[in-house]
Amino acid sequence: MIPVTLLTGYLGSGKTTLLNHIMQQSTMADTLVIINEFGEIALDHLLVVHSTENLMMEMGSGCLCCTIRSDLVKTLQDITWRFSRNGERQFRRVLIETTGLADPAPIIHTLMTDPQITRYYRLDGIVATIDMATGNKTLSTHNEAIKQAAIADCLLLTKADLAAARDKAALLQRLTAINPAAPCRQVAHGQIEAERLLNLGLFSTEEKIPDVARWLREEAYSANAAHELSHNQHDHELTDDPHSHDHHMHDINRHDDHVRAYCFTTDKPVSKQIYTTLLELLFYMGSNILRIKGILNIEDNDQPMAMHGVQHILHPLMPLPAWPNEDRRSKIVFITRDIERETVEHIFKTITHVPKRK
Ligand SMILES: Nc1nc2c(ncn2[C@@H]2O[C@H](COP(=O)(O)OP(=O)(O)OP(=O)(O)O)[C@@H](O)[C@H]2O)c(=O)[nH]1
Repeated sequence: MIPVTLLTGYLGSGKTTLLNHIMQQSTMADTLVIINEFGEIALDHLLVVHSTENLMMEMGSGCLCCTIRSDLVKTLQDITWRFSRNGERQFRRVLIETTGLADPAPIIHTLMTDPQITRYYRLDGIVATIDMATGNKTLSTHNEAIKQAAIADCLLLTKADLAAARDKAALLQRLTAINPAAPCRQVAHGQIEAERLLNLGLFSTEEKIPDVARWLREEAYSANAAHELSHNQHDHELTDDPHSHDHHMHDINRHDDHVRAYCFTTDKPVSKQIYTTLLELLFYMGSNILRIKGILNIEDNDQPMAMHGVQHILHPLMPLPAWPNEDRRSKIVFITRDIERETVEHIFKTITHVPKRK
């Protein structure tokens, strides 16, 4: 059975940073990484450096509530032959980074119960990253974040350097109430030994199986109810087959009427000035900006820069070792709540001065 580790955690909480660290370690050399992103253009797989380059796979997601299960089943089936050479599988372990917006329950339910998956894979453990700087607010406003924290076997507390002592204490208290059993570890800039995240083994101990499974089933029912409700609201067409890929148009921006994802690109190198401008804009848009991330071609700079904004916090630009491919365009993804595309496009034009819609 191939062990599967699920890495979850709200938008911008440090999953990719963590992945980047652990994937450099020899323990992870034979791990296949699957990255599931929400948005028009997935960027995370460009930002992770795997020691074995060919063991990365991007799993696009359409409407999260509807397609994630079938996408997962298909991906896990595909990789067994796609990543085989001379009849031999090239990986011994799988790590799935879920999109920060995902409710992990349906994913875990699928991993634990889908007969096509359970023949070959076993859930090894669930790791959740929690941003200490924004965690309290995120838990108060986003249900998915609570579910991510509640279901994890291990909680990784990131960005302690950006959080005030009082907020950290309050967050810890809250997390202990949500998930008293999970160990909480502070992780600075993703630095942790990969061993600590593997073989969590909770799902192999007899007495834990029924509890977790029962909880998951309950979740799955409520996920289904929400799913049906959202479909009715949107007048989507449904078939009876829950694994069908075609049961409705995969419009990513309809999974939640409030959340929108946009990606804009520009050919021309951008100036560093965009940072100051973005800071000002973030101040005005406040908590309705959930996430900004991008890969930037900065003027007079050979290295690409990764750009990260998480709610109201804009992180310093991060140089990447090299461009991942021939494409040298700057790309910025915005995930927003209750902000229309035109507004975001205007922001993009303002910060790049070279409007070019993808
Ligand atoms: N100051 C500080 N920044 C951190 C730390 N960990 C991660 N970051 C920064 O937080 C930003 C977002 O981190 P990511 O790893 O991209 O977060 P993510 O969870 O993968 O984001 P999504 O894919 O959007 O869900 C980046 O700028 C990281 O450099 C930390 O411990 N301290």
